[in-house]
Formats: sequence, structure tokens, C-alpha cells
Amino acid sequence: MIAEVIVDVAAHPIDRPFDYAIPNKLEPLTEPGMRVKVPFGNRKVLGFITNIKQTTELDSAKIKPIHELMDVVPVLTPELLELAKWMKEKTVCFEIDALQVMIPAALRAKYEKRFVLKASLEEIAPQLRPFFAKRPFVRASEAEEFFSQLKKEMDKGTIMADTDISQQTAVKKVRMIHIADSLEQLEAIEIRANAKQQLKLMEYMKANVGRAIESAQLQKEAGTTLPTIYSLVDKGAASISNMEAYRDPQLLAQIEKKESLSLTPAQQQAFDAIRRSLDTSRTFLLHGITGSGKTEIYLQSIDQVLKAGKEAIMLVPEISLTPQMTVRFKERFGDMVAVLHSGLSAGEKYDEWRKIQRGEVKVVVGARSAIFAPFQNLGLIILDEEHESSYKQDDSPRYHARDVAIWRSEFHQCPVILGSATPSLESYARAQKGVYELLVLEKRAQNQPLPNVEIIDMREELKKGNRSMFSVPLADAIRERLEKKEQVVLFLNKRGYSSFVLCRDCGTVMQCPNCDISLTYHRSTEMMKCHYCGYDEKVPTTCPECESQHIRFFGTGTQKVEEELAKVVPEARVLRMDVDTTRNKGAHEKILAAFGEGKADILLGTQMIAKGLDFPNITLVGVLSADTTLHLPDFRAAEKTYQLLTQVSGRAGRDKLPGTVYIQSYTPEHYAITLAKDQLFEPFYDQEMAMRRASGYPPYFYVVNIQFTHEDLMTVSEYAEQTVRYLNSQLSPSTIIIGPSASLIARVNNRYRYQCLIKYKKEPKLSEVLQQLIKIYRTEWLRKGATLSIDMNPTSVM
Ligand SMILES: Nc1ncnc2c1ncn2[C@@H]1O[C@H](COP(=O)(O)OP(=O)(O)OP(=O)(O)O)[C@@H](O)[C@H]1O
Ligand SMILES: [Zn+2]
Repeated sequence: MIAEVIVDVAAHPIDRPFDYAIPNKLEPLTEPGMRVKVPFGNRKVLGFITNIKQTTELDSAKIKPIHELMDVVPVLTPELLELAKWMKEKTVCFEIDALQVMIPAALRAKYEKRFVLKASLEEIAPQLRPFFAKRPFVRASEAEEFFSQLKKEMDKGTIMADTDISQQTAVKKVRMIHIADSLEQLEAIEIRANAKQQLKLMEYMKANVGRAIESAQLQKEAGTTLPTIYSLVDKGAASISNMEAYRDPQLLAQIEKKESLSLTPAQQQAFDAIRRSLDTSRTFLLHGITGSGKTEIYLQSIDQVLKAGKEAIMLVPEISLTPQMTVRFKERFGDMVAVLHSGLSAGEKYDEWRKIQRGEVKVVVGARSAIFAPFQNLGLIILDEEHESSYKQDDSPRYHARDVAIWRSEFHQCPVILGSATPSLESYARAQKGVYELLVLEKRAQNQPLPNVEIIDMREELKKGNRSMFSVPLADAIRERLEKKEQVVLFLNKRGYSSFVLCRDCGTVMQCPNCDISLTYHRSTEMMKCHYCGYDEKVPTTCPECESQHIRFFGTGTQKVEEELAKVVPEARVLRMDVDTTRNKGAHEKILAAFGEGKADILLGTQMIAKGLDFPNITLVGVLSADTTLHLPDFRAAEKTYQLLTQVSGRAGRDKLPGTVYIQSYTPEHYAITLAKDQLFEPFYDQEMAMRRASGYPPYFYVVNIQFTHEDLMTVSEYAEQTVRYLNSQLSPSTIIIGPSASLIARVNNRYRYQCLIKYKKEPKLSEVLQQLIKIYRTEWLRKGATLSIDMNPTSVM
């Protein structure tokens, strides 16, 4: 038998499976979807079996055997293997990348450098012998000190360098103690009268005949120690076994079950439409204003699916959204829910994934990659906040979870729900055309009014002499809420700029030496850091250009806002939520829980607090600067600004207390801001669509972004130019090719970046042309140190 294997070798010019012989003894065990270790060139690499067949066209004498089967049960279902082929085609990626992204990191290939002994122990240098005494190989990390000696041995041929796949043992094991089944058996055991500890444990065991208990738990309950347990085990009072266990990622210990709410008429109508279509691959766009009760519709739809014996995937955009959402799902579905997001450790993710694979859970709540949950009987897929750009992966495979969801829904004949208060233009346009079915919730769940939104012209504030980042009305409103013991959310739209270090005398801004970007100032460590390559250095005391001592940080990071805020309302208790304060595991949950319990008056944060928060006591939301996303050189700038403002405004007045929002802006007349004021989505949609039509951007045109990098500026621009010439000669005349031009950040990590853009309406040859381009790249440019990335339907073109 022959296995077709997709190997983990990225640089190969042609992306295709390779044939390997299945050794006889492995034959009955081998199935498609399993991981294997196979020889490739003079290395061993990881691969995935995608097919098993009887014959090969290759010379059977030359065909190499599979080295090792790495799974007992396939990690990929036939459906996912098929999906990978589709992703390769649609996103122009390597099939191996598509396969790897579908499984938890713990199962992905990890290669380990090591040194293998090729002679007898006596033949190598004495200092090296202890290393090889135990095993015939040594890991590179273990022998760092002896590298020069190892090199000498390698020259002699007594030791060889090698890489191997390290199999991670990610399964957690716990020690179980099984107390003997019969009381007689226990009573027959003799214990010396002075062995107090053993006697005490024996009493416990007699009261718990036949029980199996985790060792740690037993030690706690019986007030005993492991040696004592072992001595009774030796006497035959109990037996020990190791049992596989799951890590529990839930910081939220006890969650009580909650019943479903009775739906409002509007919710009922949307729910009925979904319920009627549970056996079809229909896509719904649930457009409901903030606080309109979309989540309740998700929950009740999933309930229907579970009753029909099927499974559901619930996607949320970011980890910060997950805690509240997770709680709501656990309240409703208890142990049926697995959670998958980037805040979990690799082991925790692997455990959650195994629960899905084994059918022990029926629902998964997770971020983007949870779309690959290996359910086999899917009944519903939901994308909450479907407009979020985090649903698109920004490195290979550059897939969009929405596209994958729709592919899987066709495979399983089940519906997809795309939910949002601010749908993406693409989705809304499809709903207008009838490709998606539009469901609308126009009112908040309990008829609460939308918050009253005020736009504040910061230019006027400046004219009045207010140089602070808080306008007078916002500062007054904050004070008023503090008096009434209500809560405030302050939102800093930080994307696109942050604090940098500037010399006030000569104007020099501290730049990263490797990238064309300024360094970001980190107050807690007094360091300046490059967010692109990780370079960091201490803030200098004098300017490196003019030696002035007036070198300061500039800009508005959250820390700076926090300081200013303390001047406005010194008595306020403030919680800050940004990249810095959420670095530790579980930090999101803790901050949000503290705020929910009223332990702070003000929650100050970046993008991560803009959506999902559902706290009854928030009555004021302040947006410190609405403009930062608006002026980014990107065709989605207005859309993103509108979405953000709507989302963040929606955090106010969700319960009984009415909400107010202040949006501060230097361009208050921009339509993205004026229309966000009243959450007027349709007018915004119409206006933005007109802009997109005029400038030839999605959803009127499809866009492909092609980016090159190279250490040498001339080389990279040369490749980009060749590409543009090639595209022009191949693609149809109605297709527009823009560029080549240097990217917005023209150099990262000492590599120059160039890009070009394809805009097309219909381009039957596109896939073929791009494949050809990739082939040129892989056979020529790659060897000369270039990288090429192709992004189909990019979320941004910066
Ligand atoms: N049928 C209902 N009866 C009573 N309360 C409801 C009902 N549906 C939803 N709610 C409540 O209304 C609030 C808002 O609902 P939910 O969070 O589901 O809205 P959403 O549309 O998902 O909001 P957003 O998009 O702003 O996050 C919640 O506190 C929820 O418990
Ligand atoms: Zn850098």
C-alpha cells in the first residue's frame, strides 16, 4: 500500500503530495488524516497522509517507507483534508500550511537539532563522553558549551548533526488511587500500632471502600502524604494507575446554570427564520444594534441544534470578548462547551481540542482557528461581530473564517449566522443582493434607548485654551458619574500611533535601527521598543543628534491618559486595560471581573474594550480621539472608524440606567463620525459604498495585495517591477494593477518592502497567473533571499 503524504517542506517549487510505502506491519493502522514521520532528502520531516492507494507510478524500488506513524486516531477528518485543498486554491498557500493551521500547536511539527554518535564512545573526546553515555544522541541545547569540540568530531565523522521531530507529550496524566473493593481485604491488613499516619489513612480507606480518587485529592481529604499512600499500596490496600486528565482553563470556578430568556417579538422572528433553515446551508446576516439581544438568539439556536443531536461552532473575534461570552455559554450548556482562544496554554488548547475530537463536547466557543474544530456532525456555525478583521489570518494561510464557515456549512448542510451591529460592507452588500438572508433587530432587547451621543469638536476646545486631552464636557460628565456611583468607560483609539521619544530641541524622533518606524516608549521599563522587530534600548538621557537634554516621550499612550485622568479626577479608581496590563494569563478576565464587581469607577482601554462588554452600571462612554483610525492610508479607514465608534458607544446604557457618549474629534464633520452618532447604518453604508465604487475598492472590486521583501532595495523593486509587467501582460485589460511602490513601512528588520495591488471584477485567469508567479518565486527569487506574499481580499492594504 502507498500513502500520499503532504510533507512539511515549505520551499519546494511544486506543492504536491509525495508517495511513501506503508510498511506491512503498519498497514492495518494507517489512515488518511494521520501524521507521519517520513524521510525527505537526508532529513526526517513531519507529514500528513492525505490519501491511501494501491499503486504508484514511481519505481517501487526507489520509493521510501514511512518512518513512523505519529497518531493512533487521525487528527484530521476527511472533510478537513478536503477543506485544506480548497484553502490552498483560494488563499494561494501551501497545502501543508492549511493542514497545520487546523490542528492544535501541540501537534504541529517541532524540529529539534541534535548530535548523533556515529562511532563508539571511546573514539570521541573524553569531555563529550558523559553526554553520549546515556543515549546515542545529544540535544543541541544540552551541549552548547561543547560546540567547538562537537565540530571537530563532526569533521572526523564520529558525530553527525541531525534534526528530528520532537513529539510533544502534551497529554496530562494524574495519579489515581483505587481503594480496595472489600472491607475484609482492608481489615486483613496489619499495621504497626506506632505507624500513626498509616492507621489514620487506613481509617479513611475503610470509610471509602472501592473509591477511586486522585492522589492529590486523597492527600488533601485524608490529611496524608504520598509516602504513606505508597506504603499502604504496598500492603495491598489500594492500587495506583495513571489516568489521562484535562487541564481546566476556566478561571471562573463555579458557573450556575441559567434558563433561556423568553424572546422579544423581534428576536422571535429572527429565531424562527433560523430554526426553519437548520437543515440547509443558508447564510444569515443578523444585523442587530448593540444590546439588541443577538447573543440570546445564538444561544437558543444552538440549543435547537443540540436537541437534534448535532454540534455548533461559535466564533468570537478576540480573547477579550471570550470571558463574558464563555460564561454565558457555560451557564446555558454546562460541560458541553469547549473554549479555544489564544489566552490558553498549548496544553490547555490541546485538551479542549481533544474533547471536541472525541465528541465529549458539542459546542466550541473560540477565536478564528476554532472554525477548524473537528466536529463531524455540524449543525450551526456562528460568527459574532462578523466585521472584525481578526477573522482574517494575516500570515499564510491567509484565510477568512467567514469563507471557511460557509464552505463547512455547505459540506454539512447547516446554516451560518453572521452577527453584527455594524456588518462589513461586503456582507451587507451580499445581503442586499439576497445571497445572505438579512435578519434585523432594530431595538434593544428591553427597549432601552440607544445612548445619547455628543460629538465634541476638539479644535474649539483648543481655541478656548484647553490643551488637555479631556474636553470640558467630558471631564464634567466623568465627575458627575463618579458622584452618582455609576461607571465610565474611556476609550483610546490607539491604533496607528503611540508614544514615541522626541528631542524638543532638534525634533529628532528615536527610530528603530532595523526598521523605518519610530520606537515606542514603554514607561514601566523606561525602554523604547520596536513593535515590528522587537529591538529595544534604554531611553537616552541626551539626544544622539544634538546632545540636548530635552529628550522626552510624546504622544498619548494609555499610561499618559491615566496620568492626565488622575489630574481631572484624583479620587477615581481606574482600571487600565491594554497590551501592557493584559500580558499575563487570565489578566483580561481579572480586570473585567473587577470592573463588573464595581471595584473601579473607570475602565480605560484600547480597542480591546470596544466591544462585547455588557455591564449594567456603565452610563458614560468617552472616546478620547475618534480620528486616529480615520486618517490611516487604507480604504477601510472610514468603515473601521464607524464600526469602532458604534461598538464602543454601545457599551453605555445597556440596562435600566440611560447612557451618554462623548466622542472627541478634530474632524467632527466626517460622515463616519456624524453617522455613528445615531447609529445610522444604512446611510453610512450608502455613502461608503459610493466612495468604494468611485475608488474601485471592495465590495465593487476584488483586491489582491502582493508584497515582496529583500535585504537589498534595488533587488526588491526589480522583482516587484517584473511582477507588475508580468501581471499586465497576462491579466485582462479591465483589471487595474497599482504599483509597484514601497510599502507604508518601507523597511522592517532590515528588509525592504515593496508591494503592488491587483483590483479586478472578473479575472478567470487569476489563479493560474498567481500560481505561475509563485513558481517563478520558488524557483528563482526565493534562492536569492526574497520573500513573496500574496494576500487575497486583504483586510487592509497598508
Ligand atoms: N429576550 C430578552 N429578555 C430580556 N433580556 C434580554 C433578552 N435578550 C437579551 N437580553 C439582555 O439584553 C442585554 C443585551 O443582550 P446581548 O448581549 O445578547 O446583545 P447583543 O446584541 O449581543 O449586544 P452587542 O452586540 O452590543 O454585544 C443582555 O444583558 C441580555 O441579557
Ligand atoms: Zn525594528
